[in-house]
Amino acid sequence: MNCEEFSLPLKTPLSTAGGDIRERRGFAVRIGGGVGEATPLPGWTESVEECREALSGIEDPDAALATLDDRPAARHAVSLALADGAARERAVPLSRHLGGDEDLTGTVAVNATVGDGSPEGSAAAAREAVESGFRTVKCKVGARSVESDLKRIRAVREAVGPGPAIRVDANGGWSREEAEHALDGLAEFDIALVEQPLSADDIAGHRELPRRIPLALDESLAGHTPDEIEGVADVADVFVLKPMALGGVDRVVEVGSRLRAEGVGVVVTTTIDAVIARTGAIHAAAALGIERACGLATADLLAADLAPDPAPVRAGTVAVPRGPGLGTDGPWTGGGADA
Ligand SMILES: O=C(O)CCC(=O)c1ccccc1C(=O)O
Ligand SMILES: [Mg+2]
Repeated sequence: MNCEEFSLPLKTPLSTAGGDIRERRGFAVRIGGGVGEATPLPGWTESVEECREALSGIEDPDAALATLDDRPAARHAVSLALADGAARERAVPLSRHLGGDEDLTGTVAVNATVGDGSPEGSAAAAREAVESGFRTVKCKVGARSVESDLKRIRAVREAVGPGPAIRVDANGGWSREEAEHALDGLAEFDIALVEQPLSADDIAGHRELPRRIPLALDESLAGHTPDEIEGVADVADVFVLKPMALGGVDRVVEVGSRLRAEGVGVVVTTTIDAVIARTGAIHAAAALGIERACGLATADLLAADLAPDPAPVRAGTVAVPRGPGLGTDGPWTGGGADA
């Protein structure tokens, strides 16, 4: 197993109710012919230091999968590298290796991600996204007062017109009272989804919220196993599945197919990952055959990346790479530095 540390700055920090994300540090991992990535995000996964330690202690990658439940980013890297290697060996795209139906896995719809900001700035970012073809725009909320978020979202709806879907993501920033006030006020803007209104551990509060606007859980799922997630399947309309926070694309496909079989909605999103993990998330979304827009349009938030993007966003859609495995090319393929 080969492990290389990286640090990638964002073009501009992504402001959320959970704080600003300024850079993404992580590890590109190679196991045999496959590549994986661990890009820990404090609050969602283990720390970078814990991740480094977990990765450096791995002797048998296959066996490690069963021991890394509390190190989801490290488990993500190992499971992705193993799955990529196996898919390359079978000469099938990772989406198909993960169980996807080849006929279903052509493209994945994605949403634009708009950070917290002024009403004018948010409206301009949303309009620009819609002009470039996005049909769904997700706006961060909960970093300022409910009243000022309502002003922002009004400005966003006015800027994009009635057609595009608008989601809001509070990243757990609201109290129960604030959430009820916000949900009341948002009703007039035809909001498609409200993501994680309350703190991660407040499952009871989420269960009691009015569901006038469909509800999604995100932070509440981080670090939890498929069984644990299935245990709260009644709490929300949509589950946000982040491969990095759930321990890998295998876990996401497992829990995602179980939830979908129960009639629960799912989306797959990144934690603003580098190209390896982002492409893995695209394959996971494709394997699940998700039609809802997924939060995978995050490459443009990064000022640099590890390798060329095999699945760039075009008009709110990504084409799933059709080559073997992830379909990424980088220093790890074809005679790179340590190949
Ligand atoms: O879902 C998206 O649009 C992009 C991903 C995103 O918003 C995000 C990125 C990093 C950490 C947390 C989150 C989140 O969904 O809360
Ligand atoms: Mg979220």
